[in-house]
Order: sequence, then C-alpha cells, then structure tokens
Amino acid sequence: MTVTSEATAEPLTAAPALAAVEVTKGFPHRRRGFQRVLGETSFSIREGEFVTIIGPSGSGKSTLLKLLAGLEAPDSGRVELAGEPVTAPSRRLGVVFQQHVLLPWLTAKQNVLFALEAHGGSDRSASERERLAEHWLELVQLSDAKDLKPGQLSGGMQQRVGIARAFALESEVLLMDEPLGALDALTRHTLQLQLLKLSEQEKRTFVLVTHDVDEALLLSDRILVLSQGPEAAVLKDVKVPFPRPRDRDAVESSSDYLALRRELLGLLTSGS
Ligand SMILES: Nc1ncnc2c1ncn2[C@@H]1O[C@H](COP(=O)(O)OP(=O)(O)OP(=O)(O)O)[C@@H](O)[C@H]1O
Repeated sequence: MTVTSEATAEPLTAAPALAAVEVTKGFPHRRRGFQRVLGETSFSIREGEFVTIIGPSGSGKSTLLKLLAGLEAPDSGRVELAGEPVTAPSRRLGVVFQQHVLLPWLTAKQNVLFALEAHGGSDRSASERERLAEHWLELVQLSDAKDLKPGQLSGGMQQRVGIARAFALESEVLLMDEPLGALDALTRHTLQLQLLKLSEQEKRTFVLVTHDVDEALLLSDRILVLSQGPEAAVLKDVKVPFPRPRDRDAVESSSDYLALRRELLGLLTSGS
C-alpha cells in the first residue's frame, strides 16, 4: 500500500533541516525474494523541530531512521540534510540507539571523551573536550558517577551516558531509535523528562522513533505516523500543539491530550 504523505503539504516556516524525498527501501525476503518495506515516502523536518516517528511494529521506523542517518541507502529517492544529499553517516547526523555500546574498559567520562576525540577531536583542545564531557554528564545527572565503568552503572545510567555522548557531539540533527526502550517504567519516566529538558534547551533538530504514544506527545512538535507495512508510508502528520516549555502534568491535563492520544492509538491499530 502506498499512502500519500500529508507531511509535505504543510508550509515550511523555517529551512528544512532534513528531508526524505520519495524514498523507498526493501530487503531480500526468504519467501518472496524481495520485500519493499517503505513505499514512496516524503516529508520535511524543519530546523529546530522535534519530530517523532511512530508506527506499528515492523512498519519500517528503524529502517527510515537509518536512511535519515545515512546508515542505509534508499533504493530510490533521496535524503537531504539542509538541501545536500545524505549518502553516508556524518558528524552532522548524530544517532542514539536503544542499546548504547559503551566501551567497558573506559569510565563514563572517558566514553564521552573517546567519542569527542574520534569525531573531530582536533577541532577542540583537550581541555575543551574535558569541559564538554563534564558538562553533558552533569546535565544527565551523572557527575557523581563519571569515573565509574559501564559494568558499575545501572541500565538507566548507561543509557544516560549514551545520551550525554550523543549530545556532546553537537550534531545538527540527533536521530534517536527507541533510546529509552530497554528501561523500566520508572527510569523511562525520569529520562523522558530529562530528554524533554535537554531538547528544549538545545537549538537542534531531533528525530525520535518510539512505540510510546505518551512519550511522543510529551516530546514532539510533530508526530509522523507510519502505516502498517509492507510498503509503509506516512499515514498522518500530527501537529502537537502543547506550548513550550512543557511539563508532563500540563501536557497530560490539556484538553487536547486525550483526543490526540486516542487518534494516535486509533491510527496505530487501524494502520490505514
Ligand atoms: N537488514 C535487513 N534485512 C532484511 N530485512 C530487514 C532488514 N532490516 C529490516 N528488515 C525488515 O524490515 C521490516 C521493518 O523493520 P524495522 O526494524 O524498520 O521496523 P520497525 O517499525 O522499526 O519495527 P519495531 O517497531 O518492531 O522495532 C521488518 O520486516 C524487518 O524484518
């Protein structure tokens, strides 16, 4: 099924930071030989926007995020970053995955520093890199644990190191694939608020993949709902109207909240 995206219909008031232009993507399939996962999909994300991609399981959310990150190439169409084609991963596109791969022999701070050194370390002095690492670890409330190694940190703390590391790299766009997906409900709840605060303080563009409708409503300016695959596309582009800065209570007690939540859950279950 190919669904026309409504996302492109909305007038752009700021430069598109990231755009998917008629992208398609498929993979070899055991029985069918080949399966097209994403049908022709187009949308634009403005500079400074927080956009979340939700959709039924297996609809192609992670695949789409990998295309946006330049980690996979589309079969047709293109991804553009500020008008330039994205053909490979770059420092301008940061990525956070569900499982952070922290180097087990390095401390939390050394993990952040290692990434800073690997990604253009020569642009900054050693003391600047130190300052950045400390700054981001403080913002995710890990100053006290900065000298501990991953094996000494809880899952939520490791996830926060990964988030600090991704933010420290200061990419223009931060793409996050279920960054809180592997966490227990309470830790997830707390980290959602930290992510909200960080994203509101930072002037950059965010793209999040999540299964969690409440997380999407709390964090996003816009939610792109993917249709049920195969050949998924953007079924609906939902604007999230809650004013910023946000807090969870204000968002969840807003008169629009329940209606939007119901609409999103309806779209996810109907998928068409
Ligand atoms: N490298 C690959 N090779 C073959 N098939 C793949 C590959 N990557 C993804 N797929 C298939 O593409 C489809 C979409 O996968 P994807 O992980 O993008 O979906 P998703 O919406 O992120 O799923 P979920 O919500 O369950 O995480 C699935 O059927 C998956 O098996």
